[in-house]
Amino acid sequence: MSVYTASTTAPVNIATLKYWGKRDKSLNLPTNSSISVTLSQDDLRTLTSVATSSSFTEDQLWLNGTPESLTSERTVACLKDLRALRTAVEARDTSLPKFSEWKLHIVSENNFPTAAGLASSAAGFSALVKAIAKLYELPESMSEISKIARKGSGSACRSLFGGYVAWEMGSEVDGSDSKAVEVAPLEHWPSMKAAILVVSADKKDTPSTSGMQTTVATSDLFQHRIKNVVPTRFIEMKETILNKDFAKFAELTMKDSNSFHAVCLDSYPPIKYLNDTSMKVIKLIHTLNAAAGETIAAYTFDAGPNAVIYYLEENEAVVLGLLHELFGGVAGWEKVDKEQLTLLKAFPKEHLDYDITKGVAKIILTRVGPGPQDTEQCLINKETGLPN
Ligand SMILES: Nc1ncnc2c1ncn2[C@@H]1O[C@H](COP(=O)(O)OP(=O)(O)OP(=O)(O)O)[C@@H](O)[C@H]1O
Ligand SMILES: C[C@@](O)(CCOP(=O)(O)OP(=O)(O)O)CC(=O)O
Repeated sequence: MSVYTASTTAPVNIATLKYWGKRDKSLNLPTNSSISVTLSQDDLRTLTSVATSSSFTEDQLWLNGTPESLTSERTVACLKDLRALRTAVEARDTSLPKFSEWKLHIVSENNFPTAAGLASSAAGFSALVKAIAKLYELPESMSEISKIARKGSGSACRSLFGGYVAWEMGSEVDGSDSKAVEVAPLEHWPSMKAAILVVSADKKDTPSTSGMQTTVATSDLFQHRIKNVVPTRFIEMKETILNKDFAKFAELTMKDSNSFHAVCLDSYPPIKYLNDTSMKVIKLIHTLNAAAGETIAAYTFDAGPNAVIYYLEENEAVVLGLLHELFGGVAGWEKVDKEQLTLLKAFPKEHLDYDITKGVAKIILTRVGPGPQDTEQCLINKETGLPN
């Protein structure tokens, strides 16, 4: 039997202007445009291999070594769109094998915890869609492909690009203009770094999908956010990226994280993702910026208590100096030259709240990174079509 395979890696992205709210649930169409930074795959990545063969009897997915259902509405929608595009390719060249009619085997591995508030669904769906697009030799642009990933998980559309990415909400009812676009490539502003404080927490109680539904249906503040706040912020944040204006970028990022969590709390019943440790991290970063006399670090939080702190490489010594003082005991510092770290002299020692230390389980130190990458590494046995 002939087994055809393709593999790709894909990154995580962390929004600096948050997607929160859908205007169409089944198509994953958002109520506002959003912006994100794609993170390096050296630290967080999904590797996905796909295979097709006329002898396969059903679509199958193995995630981190375990068979998973492929029957969710979202995955079904992605596979349907990809097969439709492949059908068009086959119609143009009738000599091609009829992959569009054959079943798929998908094998995927995340090199970081799945479903733990680290955006695995974004990396996972972008990898899945990109790998199949590669297998099917689809000619569509990355923005076109991003519309399919969007149906898997909204934020996944942004993981199809590296660097700085916007998801334009679009206005069409069929979602044909709701897609990811590059704001600036990684090379434009390569000095952006990110420290992820993985906050010890139980599994989050409100998944993003249902959380946003509650917010859209019940929060008055949300209407203000999508009508009066985000549209201007979207334009301003793109400008700060193009101008490499970190202070302004950081301010907008922090304000948007706060705005997102405010509309969550304004939902009825309220949704609370931040915990005491998250709030202490917020205070810490504001104290650091005040002590530095300029904004050198920005916090942002998704639908959970983990903090992502963006900063520029040139300020690494003092940003990580502070984080190391408080969280030096947790895993994740292996790559760092501790000799280079320093606590800012102006940082008020009475604000060093060592109580915060126990709330953090580990730190992930990473940076802005590229989009999905082709790889020769294949998780599927080319003879059997099954996971290696
Ligand atoms: N590599 C992958 N391939 C296919 N699907 C994946 C992959 N990784 C994750 N997923 C899907 O995403 C789901 C996890 O999404 P979920 O939103 O619960 O967590 P998360 O994205 O890690 O966290 P958060 O959305 O809070 O940042 C998994 O149950 C699985 O369905
Ligand atoms: C807070 C967020 O991380 C929400 C992400 O939501 P998802 O993309 O996970 O939601 P679905 O479209 O329902 O799958 C903000 C963001 O990434 O922009």
